[in-house]
Amino acid sequence: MLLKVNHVYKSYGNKRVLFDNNLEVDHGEIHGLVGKNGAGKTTLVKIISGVLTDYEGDVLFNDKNINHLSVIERQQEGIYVVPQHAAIIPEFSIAENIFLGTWPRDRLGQVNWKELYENAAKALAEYGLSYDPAMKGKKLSLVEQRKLNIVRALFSKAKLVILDEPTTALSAEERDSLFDFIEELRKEGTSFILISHYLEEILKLCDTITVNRDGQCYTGYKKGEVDEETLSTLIVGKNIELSSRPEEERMKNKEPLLVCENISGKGMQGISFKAGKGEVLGLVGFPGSGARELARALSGLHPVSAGRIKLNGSEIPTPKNPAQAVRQRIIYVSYDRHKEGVVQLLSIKKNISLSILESSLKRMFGFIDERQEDKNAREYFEKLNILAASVNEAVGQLSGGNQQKVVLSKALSCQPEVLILDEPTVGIDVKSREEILALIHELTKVRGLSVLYLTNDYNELLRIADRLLFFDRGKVVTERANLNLTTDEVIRIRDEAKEGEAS
Ligand SMILES: Nc1ncnc2c1ncn2[C@@H]1O[C@H](COP(=O)(O)OP(=O)(O)OP(=O)(O)O)[C@@H](O)[C@H]1O
Repeated sequence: MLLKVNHVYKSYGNKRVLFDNNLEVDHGEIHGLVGKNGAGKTTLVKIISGVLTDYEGDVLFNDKNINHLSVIERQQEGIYVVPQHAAIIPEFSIAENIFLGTWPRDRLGQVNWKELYENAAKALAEYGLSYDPAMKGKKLSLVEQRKLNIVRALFSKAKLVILDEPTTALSAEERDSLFDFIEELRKEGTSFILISHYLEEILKLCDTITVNRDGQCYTGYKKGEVDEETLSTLIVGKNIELSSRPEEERMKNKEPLLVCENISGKGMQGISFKAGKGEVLGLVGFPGSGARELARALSGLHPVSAGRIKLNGSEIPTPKNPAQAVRQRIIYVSYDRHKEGVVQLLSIKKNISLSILESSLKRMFGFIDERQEDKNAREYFEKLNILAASVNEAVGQLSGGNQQKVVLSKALSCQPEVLILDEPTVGIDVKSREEILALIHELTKVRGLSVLYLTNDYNELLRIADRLLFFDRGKVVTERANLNLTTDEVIRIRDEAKEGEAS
């Protein structure tokens, strides 16, 4: 065995987070680590990588006890974590990024650029990547950046690479390309631990799976031994039913709530569409197709040069910033919660009330209605099942998925009429995802809000959307009612629309 975790326990203060965790990873193995939000996956990874050292139990690597080693020393042994938001320095070249911190130097201490670029070219060729070493990091797509981070790990002599939700925000094609890359590296003997909430990819790629539930590890499930349903049950601890929006709801005739006419701007060319009251509209397209640009433009995050927006029959000004969009009750939930979602140091309550401090919570002389603030936060805390001791806990102390639930709570507490969800279930476990889809269904049915839904997970999209708009080159190229559609058909329509546009 390459890695052995033996009887590991961990507490944060009085809160016991991991109980008697055991896990083994073999040489050349891809090991899946799955579990509900807050189950303890990240904590276990932090223990393996040495970020946390105050734990009980033992971590052995290549039969050597490494409890006393720091992060850097464990990296030198060959343990390397590629976090979800893996750092690429955008203004640095690919070569500079690969050898970050270890650029070759001459006798005078000057960087030896020739050697740096030659080494980078060799490294890229060795791992079958055809990037130009001199190209700036910012030119790489998300999947290319993730591959580059793995190459960087391997060049630091990694034997075990831990990937934390590596496929977040990638398209199906990009996921496959990343998996092929991982498979190739595994054949050469590298081991991987893969954390993901996408059970389909875990089942496809991993040789062994460990389920972390309520801080305990249930380990050793071999490829082919479990299917998606069993795995969901193991994660949640009970059966979980995947629901879909009822057909009669999808087919209902809905009066228009949001009408956009000829919206143009950077990456958008005359986009027109209507979204009905209580309708969930799926936006489908490759990056740069105009779908995300439109979502952000309606939220005041992307410039609009022309076009008209009507809400409830009246024309409204195109929002120039998110605050104006919030006042118009158009609320956007970003796919990037770190940059545009939560303030880590603030409590759950303060995060939820951030966007309504100036409106529904404001009282005379600028005071904040604290009772209302508390009540509002508790309502969403309970509705979205946020796992924390109370609404006063700092968001930075929550697991990733629970932070995402805070982002959604913040959006919902603005009482949106139009809710724009951009990859809203990023990092969210199988059970919570069901709860969120059910909540969206309820909000549209009861409150009648319009939802624009962007995701690369077409399976999820087909379970919630009433209608799909397909985007390419800044335009809506076609639309389909969600009647008997499959994910393969969505991909086919998307690709045909793209080819049709190109010709
Ligand atoms: N710094 C911290 N202080 C206090 N509690 C923490 C801290 N970090 C994590 N926790 C708690 O430990 C528990 C496990 O969190 P962890 O981040 O390991 O979960 P996870 O399985 O990675 O979840 P997710 O899928 O949502 O990322 C959670 O209850 C979380 O709130």
